[in-house]
Amino acid sequence: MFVKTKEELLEYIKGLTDGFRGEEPERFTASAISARLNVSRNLTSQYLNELVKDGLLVKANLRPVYFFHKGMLEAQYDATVAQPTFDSLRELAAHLNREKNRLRNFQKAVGSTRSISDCIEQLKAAVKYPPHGLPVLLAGQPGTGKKLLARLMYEYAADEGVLPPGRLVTAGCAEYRSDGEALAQIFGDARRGDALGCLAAADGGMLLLDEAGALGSECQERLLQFMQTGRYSRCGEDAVRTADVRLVFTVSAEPGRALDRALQRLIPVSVSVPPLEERTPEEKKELLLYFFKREARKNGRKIFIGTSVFHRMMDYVYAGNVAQLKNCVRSCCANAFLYSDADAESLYVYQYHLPEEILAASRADPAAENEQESLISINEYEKLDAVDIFVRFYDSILGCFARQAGEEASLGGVFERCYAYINSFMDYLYFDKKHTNSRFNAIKQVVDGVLEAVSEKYHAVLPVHCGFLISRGLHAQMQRNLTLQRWLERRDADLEGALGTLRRTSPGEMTIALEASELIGQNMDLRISKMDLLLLALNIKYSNKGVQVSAIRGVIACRGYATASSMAETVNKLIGRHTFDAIDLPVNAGEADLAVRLGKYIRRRPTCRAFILLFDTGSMEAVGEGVGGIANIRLGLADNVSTALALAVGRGIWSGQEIGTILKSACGDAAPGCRVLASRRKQEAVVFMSDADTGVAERMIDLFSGSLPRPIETAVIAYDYYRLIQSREEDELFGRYDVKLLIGAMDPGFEGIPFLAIGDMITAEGLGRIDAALSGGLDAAELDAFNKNLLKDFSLLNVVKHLTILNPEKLMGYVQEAVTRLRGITGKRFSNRVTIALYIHISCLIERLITRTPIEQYPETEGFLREKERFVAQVKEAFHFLTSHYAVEIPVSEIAYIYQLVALDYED
Ligand SMILES: Nc1ncnc2c1ncn2[C@@H]1O[C@H](COP(=O)(O)OP(=O)(O)OP(=O)(O)O)[C@@H](O)[C@H]1O
Repeated sequence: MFVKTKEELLEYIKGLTDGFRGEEPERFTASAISARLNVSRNLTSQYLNELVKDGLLVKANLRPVYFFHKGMLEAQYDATVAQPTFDSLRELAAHLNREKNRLRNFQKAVGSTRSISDCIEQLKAAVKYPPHGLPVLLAGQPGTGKKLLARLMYEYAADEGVLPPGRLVTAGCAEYRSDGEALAQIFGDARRGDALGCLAAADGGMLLLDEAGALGSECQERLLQFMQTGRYSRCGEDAVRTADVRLVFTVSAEPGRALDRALQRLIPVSVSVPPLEERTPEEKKELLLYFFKREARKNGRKIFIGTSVFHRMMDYVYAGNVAQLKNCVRSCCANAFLYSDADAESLYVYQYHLPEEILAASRADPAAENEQESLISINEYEKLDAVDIFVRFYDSILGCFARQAGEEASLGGVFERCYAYINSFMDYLYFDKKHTNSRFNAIKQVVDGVLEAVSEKYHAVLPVHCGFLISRGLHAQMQRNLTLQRWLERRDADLEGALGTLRRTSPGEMTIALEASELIGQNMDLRISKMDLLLLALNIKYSNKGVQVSAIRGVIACRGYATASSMAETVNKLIGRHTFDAIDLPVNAGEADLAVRLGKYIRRRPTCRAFILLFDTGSMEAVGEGVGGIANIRLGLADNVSTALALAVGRGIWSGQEIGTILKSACGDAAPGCRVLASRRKQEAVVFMSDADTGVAERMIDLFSGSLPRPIETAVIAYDYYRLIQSREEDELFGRYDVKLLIGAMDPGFEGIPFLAIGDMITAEGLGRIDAALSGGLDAAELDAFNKNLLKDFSLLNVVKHLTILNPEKLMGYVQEAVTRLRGITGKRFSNRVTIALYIHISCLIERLITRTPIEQYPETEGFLREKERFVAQVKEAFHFLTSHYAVEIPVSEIAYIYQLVALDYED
């Protein structure tokens, strides 16, 4: 990367600080930065210190000095960094953690990122609505937190500088004994000397009209006039006064019944605060812990509560919502306090400390009546339950893969590091095991069942903790934990990258992980996250050195209860590996039923194209006919299945033989009962054309396939562009595939087959063509998800990152330089499309030059050299800065490929 300006340096540090959680701080020193950016040490130091002065960087002194991007640190830690320098890295970390824990305005409400996050967004919008904000109505059952939200809304307005601090006035409308009193209190009363009223007191700030439904119609009418004109009069005088007041109303009843319709119409923002019972159990638990912790602080003691106390409090339905729950916690603690020693350091809360209403609502658990039951430490619980711990663990795992992408670690090293992280995380989970609830246990039961079935099927071993780990991820997902959801969205591209690595290096493990995730999804109506999929595959890899999945899938189908299953199981055991799946059919099933089940089975395995079906009796034609519509598969069929036949076929499958050979030797030479069918329908395909280096197209396919929401039947293949334009329609590609779309740098011009330039993919112009090509295989929702992924995955930087092993940022610096020089030397302006194609092509070219594997072949190198001598010289000049730096030559063949791209513009 060539850095010329201070701004570029700032951008670099910003990128470096993104995701920084304290690991490898040495990257943030002036010397590391100057080395990385090819800038002199002195200039780097000068720029860095200037940026600190400008308030854009913060530095931690003490040798060596570290520099971080201030805004990025603040965003990540959700903290304010008020000072520019710190005495040490440790001091900076302590400051960030302190600030992070200091909650601001809405964050103080439990559930601010969950059940009431929508309410909060509405309130924020109302505060900020130009020019003076909007009146708000907060509606909800008693005790749901309406007043709290109104207060926090005011704090938010003050934090944002929209309102001055300290000007929130609350009018408790239900407390006024008469309409007259309400009027006098709100508007002021001239007959009582200087009684100015709430409106005047709130001038310039906010007036909270709590339980506004209790106001009489005259009062509501006068509020309406005030809202329309900004004017009002005190009771008992005619003088007109003005006030600039934001109004917030709360009502506990249905707003339509509580307020006059005309007044209600003038309040544009109506926020409905959900009752406690509509919030998730996770949030209810958080509220419980929150109030217990407050009591602990107030009493200056550690609090421990019995697990049964906890469960009974969780199970109780609080009609009075959060307010009642809070009171119950208080009452428990007060009871426990009464019976404790005055100088005890801890407070123990048992069932008999519970308030009457909870005791009466559920039967006591006799086992828990004594004081021996297990206790939960309130402080520990909160610490251990933090989603943060999961996120940090996930970050560490992705960090291992990021190092590999940055060429800093070998793949083996990546896996080793991942295992180390998984192991230490397991220690934590094991410790955390006692803090589980019934919902979690139910999830774990499903997950364990699936994992057991899958591991048995593939004879794979899964670590005991695996089910626990995946269940925790699912549990968090079911709680709709926003922190986790946002993390998954933010790190989606990295997750895809890591999964891509596993797909390439460990296809067996990935197959098992995918199958398990599909089964879990089916059982729970929930798609497991990409992170959980990654952990699953890593765990499988960890416990099984190179799991193998056969290239040909064996299937045994028989009529009768579990006949096929038990035969498949026996044979799999005898072979020692999972070889056969089973299709159990009802006794009266016909060939058509078998064909339908087989078709489903094959369609669910789009990555496998070869199958052998062993079945009991029936017509092979009919079965074959039934699955004839599936494209591009080879299916071997044999009837009269027996354990001996299946054993012979299974051994054949693992010896790597071809279907025909396997069947012939298993059924005997005459082999009357066996047949091999190849489907007649051509498989649909999307083709990535490679113009120079086939590796490029293959890596593009990785990226493309990684964006798919699920595997598809359409083949996605790489093919040589020059071969295509030579043999045209005669090419064997068209004999084998029904080509739906050609993607590449140059259009080979086949009539009736749409072409998509890579450049258009990056600028998103070509999405329509991709959708059309895949519309047979993906439904509308899946296409939508796919398009979103493509937009994200096919950004220029991401494509380049994916295509080469070099540091993408550094590489882009080179490419930019080369393209700019080429433009200057040739005097040509390249179109967007050509520029993007050049960027991609040159990125790969630079890698080829640096790794000394340039393309030496071009169909007519000599002719090209004769005709385009000037262009050859121009390219050599444009690349001189690179070729001289790395002491390499750029062969004419490579220049010819560049010419092909540039010529697209000449032709236009
Ligand atoms: N999300 C929350 N996080 C923390 N504390 C909460 C939350 N919601 C409510 N509380 C606490 O619960 C108690 C009741 O809340 P609040 O008085 O705001 O409810 P309300 O809906 O205005 O009640 P009412 O309708 O009875 O006036 C308060 O002590 C409040 O601080």
